[in-house]
Amino acid sequence: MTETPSKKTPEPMRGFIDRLQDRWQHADTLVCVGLDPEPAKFPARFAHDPDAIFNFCRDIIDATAPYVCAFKPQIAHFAAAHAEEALRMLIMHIGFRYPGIPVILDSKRGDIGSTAQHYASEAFERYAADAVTVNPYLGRDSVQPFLDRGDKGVVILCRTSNPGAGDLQDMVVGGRPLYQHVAEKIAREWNDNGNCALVVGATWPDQLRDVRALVGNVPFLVPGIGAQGGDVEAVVRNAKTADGTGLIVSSSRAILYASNGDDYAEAAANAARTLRDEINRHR
Ligand SMILES: O=c1ccn([C@@H]2O[C@H](COP(=O)(O)O)[C@@H](O)[C@H]2O)c(=O)[nH]1
Repeated sequence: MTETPSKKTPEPMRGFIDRLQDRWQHADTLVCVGLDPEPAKFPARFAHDPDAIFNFCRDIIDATAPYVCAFKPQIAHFAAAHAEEALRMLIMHIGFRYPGIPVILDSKRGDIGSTAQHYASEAFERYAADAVTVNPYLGRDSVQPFLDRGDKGVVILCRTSNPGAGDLQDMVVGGRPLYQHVAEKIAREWNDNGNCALVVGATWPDQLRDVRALVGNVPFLVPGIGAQGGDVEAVVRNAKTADGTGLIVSSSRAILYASNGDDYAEAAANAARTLRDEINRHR
């Protein structure tokens, strides 16, 4: 008997937010390890390694993968060192070895629509990232090429972690700070494809609480834990969703450079596991 070809409808592609939720649930972690390579901080064994950035980051990825819900390479750290190819290969490495772990390319892009299309293509085609950070200052048309990629995540700056965050983001417009307008606009008007997330810094627990109250379950990328001194308990208490998730809590230097000895990978794994456990105690 000849078999008739299967007419099964293909599985719908699982988008960034679905994959993130799977990882939160199945790996029980909200930790994101930031990949911010700084060769001057690498252990001595990398001093004469022409592929130091790739090799160091790959070791960190392999050591910390069990404890993370996402990896977040920061593009400037690679571009400044002419290491874009290392970045591309690292994202490929994560895709092959850890297909359940999404990659957020931290490039904070923002430009007029015709240029933004190329930034979207840079993130999603050149680097094959699952999500990208975007600056909303130019308005919706500048973010549209990213929003249109329903399978990919668009992680939009809302209330950043740095000391000067409030200079513009807290300016009062129509009786409320600008970052609250940004949060609401994204959650209510820009999130048609359900692929948006917001950057809200760990260093601002009150603002984390305010934004969570405005946007329901929209995921937050929360940098500022570790080297910037954010309080883990306050972050989780103020910003988790009702089911104890909703957060991508990112730490770079405190994990990457936990040791500059030969135990760097083990020390990074310990730091990531300790952060995971601390977060989970407060969920
Ligand atoms: O508001 C923001 C947005 C992005 N970042 C980025 O996150 C990491 C933080 O590094 P740490 O070593 O954990 O402090 C870095 O890549 C920043 O560019 C941020 O810090 N704050």
